[in-house]
Amino acid sequence: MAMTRKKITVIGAGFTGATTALMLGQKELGDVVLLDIPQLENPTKGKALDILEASPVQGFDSRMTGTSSYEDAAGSDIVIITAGVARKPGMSRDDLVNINAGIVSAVCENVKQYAPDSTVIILSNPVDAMTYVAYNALGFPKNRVIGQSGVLDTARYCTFIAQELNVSVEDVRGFVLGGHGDDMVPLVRYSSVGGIPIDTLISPERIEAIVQRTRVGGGEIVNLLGNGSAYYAPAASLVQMAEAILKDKKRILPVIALLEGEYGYENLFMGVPVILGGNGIERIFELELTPEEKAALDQSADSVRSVTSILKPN
Ligand SMILES: NC(=O)c1ccc[n+]([C@@H]2O[C@H](COP(=O)([O-])OP(=O)(O)OC[C@H]3O[C@@H](n4cnc5c(N)ncnc54)[C@H](O)[C@@H]3O)[C@@H](O)[C@H]2O)c1
Ligand SMILES: O=C(O)C[C@H](O)C(=O)O
Repeated sequence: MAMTRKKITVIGAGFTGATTALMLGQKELGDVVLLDIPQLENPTKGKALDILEASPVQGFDSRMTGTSSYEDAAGSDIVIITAGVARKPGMSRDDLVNINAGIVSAVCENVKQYAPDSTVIILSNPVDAMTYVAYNALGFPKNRVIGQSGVLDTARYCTFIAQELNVSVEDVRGFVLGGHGDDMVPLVRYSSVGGIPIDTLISPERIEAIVQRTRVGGGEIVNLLGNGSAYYAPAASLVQMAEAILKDKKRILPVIALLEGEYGYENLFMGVPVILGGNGIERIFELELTPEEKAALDQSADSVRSVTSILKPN
C-alpha cells in the first residue's frame, strides 16, 4: 500500500524557520514548504534549495520548496508559524506584541484559506499572546492551535540540571509551566534524574540558581547573539512537537494550550503539560500544585493576561 507523504509548511524563513526546515528534513518527517514574504522570495528559494542539496550527503528524502505563495501550502498536515520580528538586547518579548500580532493574524488568514485541515504550531513572540491571536484568526478547534514554549524552556532547564550533576541529558526529566516570560514556573518537585528527585541531589541554593537561569534563558542567548534570538533549540523544540503529531506518538509535553477552567484559568492560552498526538492536544494534565507553585503560576498567568489584554477588543 502506498504511504501518503506528509506535508509541513514553515512560515517565516528566518533563523528559526530555516533551521526548522533543515531539522524536519533530517528527520524525514515530511515534505517541507518554506514560505516568506514576496520581497524575500529568492532568498527563501535559495535556503530551501541549499537544504535540499544537503539531502544526498545526509541521506534524507524530504522535498524542500521555497516560496512566497500560499498555494504551495495547500493540503499541509502541519503549519509552523515563525513569521515575525525577534527581540534585541534590552527588549522584552512583550515589546513585540503589536507588530507580531499584525503579522500572525495576516499569516493565519492565509493558513485558514489554504490549509484548513492543518494543525498549527505558533512560535512567534510573545508566543502565549500570539497563540491567542492565531486561534482567533484561524477559527480552528482548540486542539489544533498550539504554541511552543514549554519544550524549549524545559530543554534549557534540563540542560542546566545535567550540567550541574554531570549526568547525561537523556536521564533528566522536568517540566516548565506557565507563560513564556521571566516568571515561567520550572517545577522542581516534578524534576528528576534517572527517577531520582533533583531536590535530593542538588542544594536549594543551586536549584534556585538553575530555576532563575531557566527563566531568563531566552534573554541570555539574546545578549550573547547581540542581534536576534535563539534558533537551534527553538527549532529542535518545534520539530519534537511536529513529530509527536505526525507520528501520533502521544508524547507528554508542555505546550501552550487554550485553558477553559483547567488550573482555575478561563479563556487563557498558557503552557501546561498535554498529550500531543495525531489529534493535536488530546488531553491537558492538571498537576497538583502546592500553594507556592500555584501562586507562582498565578503570577505568570497575570503576565500573560496583561500582554494579551493589549490585543483584546474593548
Ligand atoms: N516561542 C519561542 O520559544 C521562540 C523561540 C525563538 C524565536 N521565537 C520568535 O520567533 C520569531 C522568529 O524568530 P527568528 O529568529 O526566526 O526571526 P527572523 O527575523 O530570523 O525570521 C523571521 C522571518 O519572518 C518573516 N516574516 C515577517 N513577516 C512575514 C509575513 N507576513 N509572512 C511570512 N513571513 C514573514 C521575515 O521576513 C523573516 O524572514 C520571533 O518573533 C521570535 O521572537 C520564539
Ligand atoms: O528570548 C527570545 O526572545 C526568543 C525565544 O523566546 C527564546 O526563549 O529563546
